[in-house]
Amino acid sequence: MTRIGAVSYLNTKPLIHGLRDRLGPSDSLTLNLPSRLATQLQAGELDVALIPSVEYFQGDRYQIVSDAAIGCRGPVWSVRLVSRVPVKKIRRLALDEGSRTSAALVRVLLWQMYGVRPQTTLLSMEQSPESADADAVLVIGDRAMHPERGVYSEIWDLGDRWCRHTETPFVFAMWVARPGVETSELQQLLAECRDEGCANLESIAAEHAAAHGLTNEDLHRYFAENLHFHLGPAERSGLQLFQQGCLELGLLRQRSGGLPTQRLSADG
Ligand SMILES: C=C(O[C@@H]1C=C(C(=O)O)C=C[C@H]1O)C(=O)O
Repeated sequence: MTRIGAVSYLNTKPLIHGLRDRLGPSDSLTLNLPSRLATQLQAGELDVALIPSVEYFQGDRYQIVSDAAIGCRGPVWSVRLVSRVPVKKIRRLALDEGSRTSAALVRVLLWQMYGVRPQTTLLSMEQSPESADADAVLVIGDRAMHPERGVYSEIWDLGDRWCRHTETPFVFAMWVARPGVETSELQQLLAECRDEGCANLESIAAEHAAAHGLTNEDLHRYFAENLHFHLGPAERSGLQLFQQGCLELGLLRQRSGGLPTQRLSADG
């Protein structure tokens, strides 16, 4: 029996294409916000989950299960910082409740680019970005894919900013198992679902676009041009830089084992 958790946003549809049908009768697949998946994996309520990459850095003996991942090599579209003031002047920052990785990424970028270290608050799923009591708001996922309703001084696409700042790709989420979970079959299964998903992006886009107020073409472009679903050597370099940035800012919980960077380069 394997309990699998995947992100409930559109970005995950190509990764879980046909997955439910290929699981055994006692396996399960549930969908949730990335932040909640991380909590569930840590609590042992899931065995394998598509968790925010920053959570992998801090997990105790977590293993990366697959080279299928959610990343980008330029603008990602669905991860945005909307700021009412020039970004250098942000003092209060509201962070999307669904996020862990982008919540750290925005702080790393603000620090490294401008020496800015704002106070943070949470933006709940029920709250709209324009109603937040903050200078700037981080929004991710499906709700970040529509034109903003507020009036903003600057809007950042965080994928674009990271890739230009570091000249490395960015990885938002990875398939990770908790210790002791047998993952050899899953490794192949998750890669096969990703490959089939990537071979069927047009039909996946057509299936989901209208319900999310998007055109088929726009959603197809998001899958094909904004998102990158492979974790390769360049992505691992990006992850290491991101991890360093998080460590420098003290954003990671203490781990008991060796440096996570060693694990990153040793895995797969
Ligand atoms: C590109 C995205 O990647 C996501 C961002 C995550 C995060 O910020 O923690 C986690 C999983 C991904 O769903 C997005 O949600 O728009």
